[in-house]
Amino acid sequence: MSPELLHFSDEAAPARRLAEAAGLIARVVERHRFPDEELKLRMPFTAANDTPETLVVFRSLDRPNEKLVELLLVARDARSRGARRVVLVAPYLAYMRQDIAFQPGEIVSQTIVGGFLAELFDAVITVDPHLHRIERLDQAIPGEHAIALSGAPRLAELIAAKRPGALLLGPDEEALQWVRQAAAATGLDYGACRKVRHGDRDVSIALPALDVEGRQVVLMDDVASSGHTLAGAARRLLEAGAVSVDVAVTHALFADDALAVIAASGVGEVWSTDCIAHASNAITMAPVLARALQDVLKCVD
Ligand SMILES: O=P(O)(O)OC[C@H]1O[C@H](OP(=O)(O)OP(=O)(O)O)[C@H](O)[C@@H]1O
Repeated sequence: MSPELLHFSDEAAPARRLAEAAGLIARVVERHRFPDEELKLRMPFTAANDTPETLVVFRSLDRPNEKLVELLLVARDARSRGARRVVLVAPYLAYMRQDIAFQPGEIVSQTIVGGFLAELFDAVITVDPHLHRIERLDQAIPGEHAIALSGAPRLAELIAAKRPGALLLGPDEEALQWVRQAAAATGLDYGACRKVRHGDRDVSIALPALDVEGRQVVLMDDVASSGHTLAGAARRLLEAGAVSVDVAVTHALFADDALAVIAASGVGEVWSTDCIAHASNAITMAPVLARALQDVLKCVD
């Protein structure tokens, strides 16, 4: 039986785009949440021997606490039905930021959640995981098939079409890796701001030594969460004479009032990939994910 892709209805659009690009049948896992917040899941397999040997599970891990339980239930159930290979495509991967104990007693969730996913899945494919002090995803998710892709080339295509001639800026030095990739693909000028984080919603941004006056600027980052990083950078840029500031991010988390915070700073357009299903999605990662998935399906056994 050919591999199939399982997804949940709230992510039907990006999951189906991936299934189509990878040539897989997409099937929905039905989900009911009880008043006490327990979950009941129903697989699309009902008869004996109707479960493919290889299953791909699509679940992006924004709102991770509930979704990690879903993954536990789906992966274990798939194996009990006879699936031999279960692959996770999680375009956004959660719990990667706590990679050391910053204070004595803090739990290093990256290692624990990474180990949990490695036990459940034969391969994990994700996009721009937020790795700080480690370089490779397999240091967080042990195993041969922990694959980290980047959203930057797709965002570069989008930016080149929407703002040819723009200046690409990272709102902090960590974002230099993405603007550099995008600049290499498009030939656009690039640079990065410096950021000091004082709290979850409190950052200071300093502009690089570049002339931004009269420039259209596109801020690129891996993730927008509270929106304060992008808003802080946009305010500085507009004060310094940029004619417009737009935003392109891989992961559209946009917690709480983040979009309003960003808009209030003077940002024009907000574009994101469909790693996290969101109204700002402007470009799909499906072709990139599909290529990686096809390669993985040839290797996992
Ligand atoms: O929308 P926000 O709530 O501002 O969060 C988004 C920012 O957070 C992350 O970096 P972080 O500040 O963790 O930087 P670090 O990786 O250097 O700690 C990410 O790379 C963004 O720049």
